[in-house]
Amino acid sequence: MANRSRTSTSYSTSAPTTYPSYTYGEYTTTPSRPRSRKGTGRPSTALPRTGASTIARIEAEQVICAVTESRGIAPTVGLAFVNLDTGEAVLCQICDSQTYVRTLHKLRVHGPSEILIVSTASSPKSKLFSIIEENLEVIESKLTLLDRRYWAETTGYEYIQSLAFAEDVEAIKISVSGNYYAVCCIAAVIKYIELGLNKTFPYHSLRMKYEPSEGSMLIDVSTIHSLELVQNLQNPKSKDCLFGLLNETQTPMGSRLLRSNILQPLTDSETLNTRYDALEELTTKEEMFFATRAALKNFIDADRVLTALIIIPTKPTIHTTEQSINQVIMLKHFVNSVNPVYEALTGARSAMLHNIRELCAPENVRPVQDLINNVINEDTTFAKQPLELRNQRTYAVKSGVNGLLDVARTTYKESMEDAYQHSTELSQEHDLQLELKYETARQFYIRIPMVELDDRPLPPVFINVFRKKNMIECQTLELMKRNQKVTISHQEVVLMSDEAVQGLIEDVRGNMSQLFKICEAIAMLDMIAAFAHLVTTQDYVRPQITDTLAIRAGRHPIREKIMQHKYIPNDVYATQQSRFQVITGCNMSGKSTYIRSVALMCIMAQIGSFVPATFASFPILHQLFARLGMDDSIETNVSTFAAEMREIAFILRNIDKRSLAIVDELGRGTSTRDGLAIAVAIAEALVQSRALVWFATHFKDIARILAERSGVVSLHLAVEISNNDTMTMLYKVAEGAVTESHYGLKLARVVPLPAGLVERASEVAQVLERHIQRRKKTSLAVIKERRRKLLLSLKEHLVQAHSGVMEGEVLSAWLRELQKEFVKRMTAIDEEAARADQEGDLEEEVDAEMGDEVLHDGEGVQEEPVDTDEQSKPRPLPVRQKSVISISSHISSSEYESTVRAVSENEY
Ligand SMILES: Nc1ncnc2c1ncn2[C@@H]1O[C@H](COP(=O)(O)OP(=O)(O)OP(=O)(O)O)[C@@H](O)[C@H]1O
Repeated sequence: MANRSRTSTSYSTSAPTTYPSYTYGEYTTTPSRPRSRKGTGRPSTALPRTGASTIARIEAEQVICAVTESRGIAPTVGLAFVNLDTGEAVLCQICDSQTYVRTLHKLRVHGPSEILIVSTASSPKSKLFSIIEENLEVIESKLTLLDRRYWAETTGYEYIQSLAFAEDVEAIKISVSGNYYAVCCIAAVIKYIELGLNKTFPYHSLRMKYEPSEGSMLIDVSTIHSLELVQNLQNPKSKDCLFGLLNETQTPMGSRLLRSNILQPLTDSETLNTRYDALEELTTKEEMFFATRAALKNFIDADRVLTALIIIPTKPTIHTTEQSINQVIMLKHFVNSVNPVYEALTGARSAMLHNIRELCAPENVRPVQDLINNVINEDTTFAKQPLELRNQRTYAVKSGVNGLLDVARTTYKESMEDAYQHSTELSQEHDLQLELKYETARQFYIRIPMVELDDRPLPPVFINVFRKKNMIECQTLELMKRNQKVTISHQEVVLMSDEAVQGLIEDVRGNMSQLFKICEAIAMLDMIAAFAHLVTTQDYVRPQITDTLAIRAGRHPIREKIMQHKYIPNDVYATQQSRFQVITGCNMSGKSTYIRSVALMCIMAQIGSFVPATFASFPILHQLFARLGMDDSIETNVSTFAAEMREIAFILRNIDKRSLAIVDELGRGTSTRDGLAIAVAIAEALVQSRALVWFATHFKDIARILAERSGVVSLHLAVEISNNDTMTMLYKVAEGAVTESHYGLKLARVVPLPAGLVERASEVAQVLERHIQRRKKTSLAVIKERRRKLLLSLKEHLVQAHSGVMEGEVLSAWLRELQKEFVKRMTAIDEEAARADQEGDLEEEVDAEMGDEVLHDGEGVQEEPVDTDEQSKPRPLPVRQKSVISISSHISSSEYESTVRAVSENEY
């Protein structure tokens, strides 16, 4: 038998530790420190003490932190820190592993002087509680329990609304949307500060920010959604998303790890290179790869099993007792599955595979195996079928542990035989081929194929009858009685096994840290092996981590898999000198696919996967933003423009030179001219941010307007237009902006629109173009008319002066005034002319492409009144010449000269 020296949980101290537990009005200020864990002899999850002071901790700063976690298997941890000395509040939410590495790292970075944790986490101790407790000395903090009612999401949002700097409120709300645990934490911290420390904050006084977990790339919720990282937008059940593509994992732990990596790619190049090395080794050593995949196939959800083993039920029931035996059987299955992994990785050279092999070494598993073998029968195995699992449960604990156990087992065996006997008798009595089946809810029941009855009615002994396809399922009263007997005898066995099982679980808890480490190693191996599977089936390449983003023949990982036709690969190249890439091109030419592929490949590279290209090099990115078309979201279409602007505001607030952004069709949710203006302004801000940006747009002017800016390059997706005006998409990126015009109409021809519709659209486009030309001329004609009038007025004044009574100084002063006034008014007209000329050029281009808006505005049918003579004989105007120089072209030179001469002669 195993040593039965019991500790309450693997993370508890031998003497109970007391922490202040606070509810309204009960605050004290002297919480006691937990006892040191030295000498417990158990593996520790404590942080190394080297450099024990926290990274950012400044002596005497009072930083209050609240921490809470999800109840799931892969813990999601929410944290909020409020620095009472600097007025800074930081919220974060982390997808962590069972060892809570990221949470501990975050705690170290912010160095809270006090950590608040929900009081229910202390009894029974949650794993997070125990780990924090274990690391308190390193973090140099004290632990305080806080009643659950203070962790309220609505209160959190109210605090953000009222306490964050007014201009930050919206951005924070976007950042924390979906981060429930972080919001609850800020509620708890501030409530505690208010009620426990008797301090309140004035409105909008806190520097609040949302901080992604260090060491990982920030991908906000909207980017996760629009890039289809974990879910397909059209069909949430489809596997056509990045997670669906990469999820070739074979264990639930591997799959979970992959998901959390996709949501938080790494930013540490060293770790990434370690993963690449491991992946390369697995892809080049075929035997090792297949052996590893075969070994991983056997694993059950060890995260779940281990987590269940550390939770002590407060009210044990027969069900929880049964579950405990199941968990022990599953634990046995888990530890026995580890050795094949160790064997499969024999000869591993890369650091990661080597370390995983070391962790899976027999000496690490044997202590637990020994404990299990002391209590559990050697031939007990995990079974998925409920009847088989019940049998395994019944015979799990070794004979001799409890004398009565064997008696109870004999009763169980006999009642099982009774049930089978009953079924045999029924079969003979009614001349029917019966099948005795079992399921947890109904227990034993009978299944009879319909053909057996051969139009006979079912004998009345069969009750609870229902038909399932071509089978009849039923029971008999006798069978139900025998079921009852089996259940009672099984429960007796379970209860008698319980003491031995609980003893075993307590002993195993002492090895939990090691078991979790092995579990994490298996998850990592599974994820890498899944990547290796993709590398062997698809044509992927190992990326390099450099300062340059360069991809040769890159592909969209999901599109290339699901497309009917061949995917055309493209190159990508971006440095600081070409950081902002304007991508133009016809509709359906592949702009979105191209920019999306860049973002997806970056994520793949930063989770340690190879990428779909023939060569790839990536800089480490710390933030990734995607502002993509919202066409698929009914909800956001309610106000596309507002949603678009909110997203862009968030991006502009956070983007920096370590970020990558892809922006698609910005400014389409408002009028063409405003959309263009906004798109240009946003593009300029993005250029300034120094981030790597791909900006796909139909506004060709953006490329023209930004052409001279340093760091901007213009690319387009090429198309081929044949003689009969049909377009062929080449899906190839080429230099410069797109040159084709009216591509929308050309493309519309190949779409099955109602007859005559495209022809009508072409006519409208021609009318619009003529109108634009005319409008340009029209506005210039109006200006010309105003010039003419001004000159005529000048002439009139000069003639009056010539024949008038003014002379000498008076006339001279009057003439100077007249000249000043004339120059002023003519300059104003000239400037207006220049403006009209420029706008005409811009409108011509924009309107030619976005003709629909002109139609909607109704401008296409209105014309300004113009002098018909002028209209019939338009003359080119020297609009860019300045002021009086243009006089000569409006009145005849002889007329002007004679007038001026007359005045001058009189004057001089
Ligand atoms: N590189 C490629 N190779 C092969 N087919 C491609 C490629 N890129 C895109 N396609 C195909 O072209 C279709 C349209 O691509 P995409 O949506 O990227 O075009 P777009 O230029 O963004 O269109 P729009 O401007 O109308 O939004 C895709 O659904 C895909 O089938």
